Order: sequence, then C-alpha cells, then structure tokens
Amino acid sequence: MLEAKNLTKKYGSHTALNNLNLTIKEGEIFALLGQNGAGKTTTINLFLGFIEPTAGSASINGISVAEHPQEIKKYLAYIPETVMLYPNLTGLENLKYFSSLAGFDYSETELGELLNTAGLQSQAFDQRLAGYSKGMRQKVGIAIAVAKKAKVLLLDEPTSGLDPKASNEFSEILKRLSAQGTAILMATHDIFRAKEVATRIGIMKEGNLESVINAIDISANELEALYLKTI
Ligand SMILES: Nc1ncnc2c1ncn2[C@@H]1O[C@H](COP(=O)(O)OP(=O)(O)OP(=O)(O)O)[C@@H](O)[C@H]1O
Repeated sequence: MLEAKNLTKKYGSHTALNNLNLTIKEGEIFALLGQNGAGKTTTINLFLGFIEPTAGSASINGISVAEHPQEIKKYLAYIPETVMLYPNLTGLENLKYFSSLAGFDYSETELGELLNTAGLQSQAFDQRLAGYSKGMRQKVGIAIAVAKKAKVLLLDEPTSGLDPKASNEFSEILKRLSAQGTAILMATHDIFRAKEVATRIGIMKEGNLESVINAIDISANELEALYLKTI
C-alpha cells in the first residue's frame, strides 16, 4: 500500500507538489495524468525516496520512506521511462544480477520463467540488452519487479514510445500484477491507456491533485474532456 499524507515538495518558492493526500491499496492501479511540470515525477520520486519532502510524508506498507529509505526498497520496484540495465549483459544475466541484489538466488529455469511471464520471447533471453527494443527492456524491468516480489510498483511514463501492441502487452502485464495484489502508481500522458489499465485516475495541475475518478465510471472521451477542462 502507498500512502501520501499532506505530501509537499517545494523548490525555493516554487511548489512542485502541494499537500497530496492519496492512498493506493493492494491490487489497485492508480494513473496520474497531468501536463509537463504538473508534479507527477515529483510524486514518484518522493515515494522512491530520491528526494525529501518539504512537508508531509510518503509511506509504503505503513513504513515512512524518509525515515526508512533502505527498508522500503524491499517492497518496491521502479520502472522509469527508459529502463536502465547493463547493455553488455543478456536479459537473463540482467535479471539474475538485479534479483541477486534483492537477495534472491533463482535457477536458470526460474529466471527463464520470470522473463517468459513478463512477455519476453525466449529467443531474446540470451541476447545482449544493447540490441533490445524499448518494449523488451520494459519487460525485463517487469521481470525484475516480479523476481523481487515487489508489493508496490512505481512507473514513470512506462508506455511512452512503445508501439500500440507493446503498449497493450504492457498494460495486460500490469493488470495481471494488480490481480495478484500489487499496488501500482503510474505517471502517464496516455489518457486512453490510463482509462484502459487503471482502477483510479488522478489529474494533476501545478502540483495539485485536482480530481480523482474511478476508471469504470468514465469513458475515454469523457476522461479526455475532463482532462482538458482541468489542466
Ligand atoms: N530539481 C528541481 N529543481 C527545481 N524545480 C524542479 C526540480 N524538479 C522538478 N522541478 C519543478 O517541479 C515541477 C514539477 O515537475 P515534475 O517533474 O514533477 O512534473 P511532471 O508532471 O512529472 O512533468 P513531465 O510530464 O514533464 O514529466 C516543475 O515545475 C519542475 O520544473
């Protein structure tokens, strides 16, 4: 579970995130929409402990990120817009390395199963990352998250630059993870994807979470209209 309580980040006199109150429960996918500079990445970075809040708190499974930055790493996985892995290692080797850092020692068969579950084609397992497409790298990122048994997944524009098929596959994997109880927070510019994959959608403007909608209650067209009205 992710929880923000009065979470605020200021840079000098500029408020990047203003008094965010938000709870994302197990099995929920929360999509954050908003223009460039609205505060989406700031929110994710506060949950990751990359930056310190000016006020308020971010917690993961009830543990304060600012007070226990190392402990919360056990529970979460992060997939940035561009997954940074070792280009000279294969997909399998990257997965082995990153899961071992998290304390898991998987067999070759288990590593293959994890990559398979994340949707990577088996002929790519032993190819170097340098030759992977963005979609393939995202899949290794997902496999690492699953290997770590992450309870919380943070994603920053994960589908930007993915072709529609890769983006669709990615959404299906997220839905599967949420069905298994993972709490997911995803910043995105893709209104259609947000409607399709999320359980709830938040629209941010100038550091404020202006509206929160249940995805089931709104069509993609209505969401787009609300987004344009809000920003
Ligand atoms: N290190 C920093 N120093 C000063 N201002 C910053 C810093 N990081 C972010 N900001 C400001 O905070 C605000 C929120 O930025 P943030 O990156 O969270 O937006 P975003 O919604 O993720 O935008 P994008 O869609 O472009 O990724 C912006 O006005 C940005 O300029």
